[in-house]
Amino acid sequence: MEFRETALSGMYLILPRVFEDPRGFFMETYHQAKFAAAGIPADFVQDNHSRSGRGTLRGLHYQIQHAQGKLVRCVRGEIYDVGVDLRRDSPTFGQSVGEILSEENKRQLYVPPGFAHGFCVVSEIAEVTYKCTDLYHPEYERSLLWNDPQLGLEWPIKDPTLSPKDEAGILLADAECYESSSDL
Ligand SMILES: Cc1cn([C@H]2C[C@H](O)[C@@H](COP(=O)(O)OP(=O)(O)O[C@H]3O[C@@H](C)C(=O)[C@@H](O)[C@H]3O)O2)c(=O)[nH]c1=O
Repeated sequence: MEFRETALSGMYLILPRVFEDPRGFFMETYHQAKFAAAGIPADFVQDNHSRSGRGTLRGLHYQIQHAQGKLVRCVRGEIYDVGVDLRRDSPTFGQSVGEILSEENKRQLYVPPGFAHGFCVVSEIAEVTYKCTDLYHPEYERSLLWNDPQLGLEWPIKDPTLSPKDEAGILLADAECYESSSDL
């Protein structure tokens, strides 16, 4: 397992060690001690799984209380996965990092608490699983507008299929963010 910290502190791209043999393959996807040694002391309490069709965009989601860190993996197909830093005291506030995660490359992204998260589907179908460090609290959930010009995100698709909640996403300029990283 190789951990590469991205340009946003606390957000990591994780490359697996894949053991192939005549049966198929084996890989570790989460190992508490290895994650902790890499600086990700994440305690996961909820696992999610979604399936989406080509052109779907989910996000950019975050919870203003009960902020969630997410360990994201695409187990079928291919997605472009994005984290946006919403920590006001961070030197990279408002900046984002995106990575291709796919069934084939088996990469994972760890998006820490204090970030908004979203992805779009670039294959016919994509199934995404992710572990979360806090539970779902819909009353605290917010959606940041996926195409807010201030974010300058370069999504690899046009005219995405969105949920009504994400159609009505808010601009970063109007968004409730995280005032202090030490509260996360
Ligand atoms: C996120 C979530 C949704 N739900 C329900 C609520 C709703 O009826 C249905 C679909 O919810 P949503 O439209 O919010 O699903 P979705 O747009 O896939 O939301 C997810 O998007 C990605 C990008 C994330 O980062 C996740 O944290 C989560 O916000 O599932 C739960 O029961 N538990 C959950 O944890």
